[in-house]
Amino acid sequence: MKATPLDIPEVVLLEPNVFGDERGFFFESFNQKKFEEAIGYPVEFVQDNHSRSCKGVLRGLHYQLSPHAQGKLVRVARGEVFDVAVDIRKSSPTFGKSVTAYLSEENKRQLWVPEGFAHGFVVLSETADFLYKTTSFYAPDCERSIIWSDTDLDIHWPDLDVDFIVSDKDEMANSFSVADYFE
Ligand SMILES: Cc1cn([C@H]2C[C@H](O)[C@@H](COP(=O)(O)OP(=O)(O)O[C@H]3O[C@H](C)C(=O)[C@H](O)[C@H]3O)O2)c(=O)[nH]c1=O
Repeated sequence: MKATPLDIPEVVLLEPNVFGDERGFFFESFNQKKFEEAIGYPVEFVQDNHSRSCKGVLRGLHYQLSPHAQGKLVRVARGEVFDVAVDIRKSSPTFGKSVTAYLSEENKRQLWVPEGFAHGFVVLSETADFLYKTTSFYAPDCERSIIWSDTDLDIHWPDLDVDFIVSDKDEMANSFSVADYFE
């Protein structure tokens, strides 16, 4: 597996070894030992999630506060998404900065988004199946959102030929300037 730290190095792009033959392909979508070797520290996942969305759906930017902060290992089994992680650790030199990655059924790339980041994605394909592992259980009382279009974050979302589809919850999310941050 190839591991590439992004411009915010705590966020790591992972590219698994894919074995193709006349039948199709095989790859280890998760291997605890190889994952921990790639990021350099132990991680325990407790929940797997799967969401399916149509083109233009934007989910995020979400995170959970401590003690239920979530690290997320995200991937796309069908379609393609533009994935975004925003550093919301007040003490970080990259506080307020974001990194992005195109994750797809074709490139089979995964993104490790540690605790301390807000996360979201927009779907580029007609349909996308988004699968991810989290390091803490869902805790709705601790869940927070930052509006995807926040001008302070200046995320360069891709232009689509459809309008973004955003839940009411996400459309009414806080601006970055008043969000709850991590230390
Ligand atoms: C996240 C979650 C949701 N739910 C229930 C709550 C709602 O009844 C329903 C849809 O939840 P929501 O609209 O928050 O789903 P997403 O917008 O995909 O949320 C996710 O969006 C971005 C991409 C993230 O990074 C987070 O993992 C997560 O917040 O699933 C659960 O039962 N368990 C869960 O872990």
